[in-house]
Amino acid sequence: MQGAAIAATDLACRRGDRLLFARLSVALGAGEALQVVGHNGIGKSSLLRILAGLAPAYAGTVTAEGAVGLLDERPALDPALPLGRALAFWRRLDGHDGDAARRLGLDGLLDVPVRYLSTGQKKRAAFARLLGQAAPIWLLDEPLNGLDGQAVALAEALAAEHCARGGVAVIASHQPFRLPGLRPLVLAEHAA
Ligand SMILES: Nc1ncnc2c1ncn2[C@@H]1O[C@H](COP(=O)(O)OP(=O)(O)OP(=O)(O)O)[C@@H](O)[C@H]1O
Repeated sequence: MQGAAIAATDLACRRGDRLLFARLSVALGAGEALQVVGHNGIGKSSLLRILAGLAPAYAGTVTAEGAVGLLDERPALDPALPLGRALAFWRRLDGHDGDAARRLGLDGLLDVPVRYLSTGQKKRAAFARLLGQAAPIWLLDEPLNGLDGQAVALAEALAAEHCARGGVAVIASHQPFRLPGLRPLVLAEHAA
């Protein structure tokens, strides 16, 4: 994952008729991680979607070296399919084998349709998909929501392993996220 990086320069975000934040510049290189913090509605998810290239910036630029993997409340797993087949769909496209489902403790749930999974199980499944994607840049939107204590520790360990391999992580979370070297980005300091 050498060379993974993401940078935003002079970014501004407008939603509807409201300017949420402006003059936001940040740069992350290989192995670095950022926790975006701020109150409900300040624009954390919006920032991650702009970084992912899924929403336009009102001003400024984003440059990324390496593919982006976004984990949010909407895992791209077909709700009608059993979890094993939903993950296999992506495994074929991503071209990675690996044991992501086992790592996430999902082995006993592979026959269960995605729509029947609990909140925490869906989040674990989203992490399994993220691991399979092997993207150097992780954008994690509330990654700990719905996870029990053991799964929180696992999510933190996965992020630490990702950064230790030279990956980059941007984490939007209201909860503390234990990750060595994690820097804060206080969105209120960029409020427009
Ligand atoms: N497509 C949209 N059109 C108009 N307004 C939007 C759109 N998407 C989000 N917003 C508004 O933008 C603001 C920021 O939303 P966002 O989801 O980025 O906040 P957040 O900081 O992630 O909040 P939370 O902590 O509750 O998850 C909110 O007021 C929201 O209603």
